[in-house]
Amino acid sequence: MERYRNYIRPYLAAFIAGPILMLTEVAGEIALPKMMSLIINNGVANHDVGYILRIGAAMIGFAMLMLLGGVGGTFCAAKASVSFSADLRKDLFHKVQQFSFKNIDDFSTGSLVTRLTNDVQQVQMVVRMALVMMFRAPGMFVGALIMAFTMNARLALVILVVIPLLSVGIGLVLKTAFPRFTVMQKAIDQLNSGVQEALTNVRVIKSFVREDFEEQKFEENNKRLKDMSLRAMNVVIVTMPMMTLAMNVTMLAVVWYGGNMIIGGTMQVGDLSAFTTYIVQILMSLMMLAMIFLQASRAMASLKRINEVLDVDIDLTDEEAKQKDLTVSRGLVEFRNVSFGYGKRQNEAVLHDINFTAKPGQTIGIIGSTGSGKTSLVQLIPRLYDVTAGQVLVDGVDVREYSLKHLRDGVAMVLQKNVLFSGTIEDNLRWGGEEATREEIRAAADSAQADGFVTSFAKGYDTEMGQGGVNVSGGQKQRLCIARALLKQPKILILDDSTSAVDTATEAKIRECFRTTLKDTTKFIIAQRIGSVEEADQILVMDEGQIVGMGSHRELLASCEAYQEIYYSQKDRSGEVSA
Ligand SMILES: Nc1ncnc2c1ncn2[C@@H]1O[C@H](COP(=O)(O)OP(=O)(O)OP(=O)(O)O)[C@@H](O)[C@H]1O
Repeated sequence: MERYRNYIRPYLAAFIAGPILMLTEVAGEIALPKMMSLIINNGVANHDVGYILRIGAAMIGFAMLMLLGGVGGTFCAAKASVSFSADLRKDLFHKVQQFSFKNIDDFSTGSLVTRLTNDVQQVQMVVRMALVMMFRAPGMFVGALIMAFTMNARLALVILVVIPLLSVGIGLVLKTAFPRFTVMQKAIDQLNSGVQEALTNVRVIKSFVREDFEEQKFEENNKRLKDMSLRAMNVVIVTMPMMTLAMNVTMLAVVWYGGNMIIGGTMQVGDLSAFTTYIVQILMSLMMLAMIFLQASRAMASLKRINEVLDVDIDLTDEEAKQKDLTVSRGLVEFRNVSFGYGKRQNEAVLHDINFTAKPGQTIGIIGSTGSGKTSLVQLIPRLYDVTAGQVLVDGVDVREYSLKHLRDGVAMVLQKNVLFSGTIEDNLRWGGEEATREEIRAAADSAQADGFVTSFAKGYDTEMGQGGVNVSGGQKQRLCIARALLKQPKILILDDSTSAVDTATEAKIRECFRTTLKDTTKFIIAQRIGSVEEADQILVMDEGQIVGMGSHRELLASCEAYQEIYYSQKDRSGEVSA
């Protein structure tokens, strides 16, 4: 709860003023029935118009006070709750941005979206309800109870029978509601994850004609959410009629006994009318409390899910880094006895005892069967993941000693799954260098063989990209992503299978440009085609998480069985590789 104080503190005035202003409504609600009874008992019974007008004017005064207090209180409650949730959402988003790749692996995107939107919304609602009702409901309860007992203690005893019964009922409702709301939020998660995946990959779905399958999957998730919502709502549904029944039975009892008292001359008509209003108020206040608790039980389920995100231990930080001011200056990369495993599968290492050195300016080709650990290996250089054992050193310093910013500023990585963002091509390229001039942007695009096709677009570098870069081809997207990485002017450049969609002639031109313009940059090129790496200074051949061959193309061809296998299988197919 400590952390939530920070969300209250900036809006403390609204948090305090809201409930206090609502007390004016309580004052009015308690005073008005009494005044009404005075009008009936004294004004009407004695035909005293002056008295009726005086009390009536006071009643109007109270009503105006209630209006002002109600509007002010509700406004403060809305302002406080909306601001509270906006700040909470901001911190949640900030936390997610700090997540390491491993942390991200632990949550589905859909679940994070639900937590940032729907769960925060639930908390916002309970905060608003609480501010409006936290003083009002108990105030009305106590005030009306006192008034009822002072007016007629014997008759008020009826309510003492009803309150414990209702309290037990409300308790049971809440006990049942909490687990059901938790399950319901999980069902929302599932639905959101499914929708998010289906929408992001709509093109693949269409090309495989899997719309029916996706619709069925959606239908299942949707039905589950419907069922779980109904299961949770059933609890809410019984609450209101249960309370209304209790109220009606109580009223009947009060009118029955009260009526007898009037007939017996021990009670005035006006008092019975006020009394029934107080009884309604007592039960209404209990209903309000029940509603707050019900919403609170839903919000607690959401709060738990929000806390799961806020409490995540960011497992990859640079807090312990001893050389935070150090920047990558040469691009020397060394792997010393490196082993690595993903998240929960730490003991199932996907990399075993990796040792090699890449000298500044060298080109290192990495080749191997799919799943052999190529991506896992290069991800350790910019610390997207941390090694399980051993050390990765850049310029002779363990990567964990650098600040993440300086390390990643020095390393540019073009991921296997290339992503562009909505905005112009220039906006996208500027990710690599915010201050870059148009000339520098064009030079980087030129090296990546992208300038040609970009300038052929009517709007050139000002062409708007669709979300994810949908309006360029796969190969064009890859080239733009390479250009974006080049603009960083990195000391280490990693291309993870990032020319797979580029034709071999263009790819050769890109490699040629690298040779001339990136002489001092250490380049790691993961590729499926031997042709993409054969000119590399050093080629690492990976198999089942191990380096099974290391050397130049000629050396490997002479000595490495795994390399020979890849070489001859590709040669047989295309004849494009050369010895
Ligand atoms: N985020 C992840 N969480 C858990 N396991 C993973 C993750 N990413 C990869 N793996 C596993 O690690 C192993 C190595 O995967 P990696 O992506 O490094 O292989 P790769 O050689 O790059 O494959 P490809 O050529 O298909 O891209 C595989 O067994 C894969 O299942």
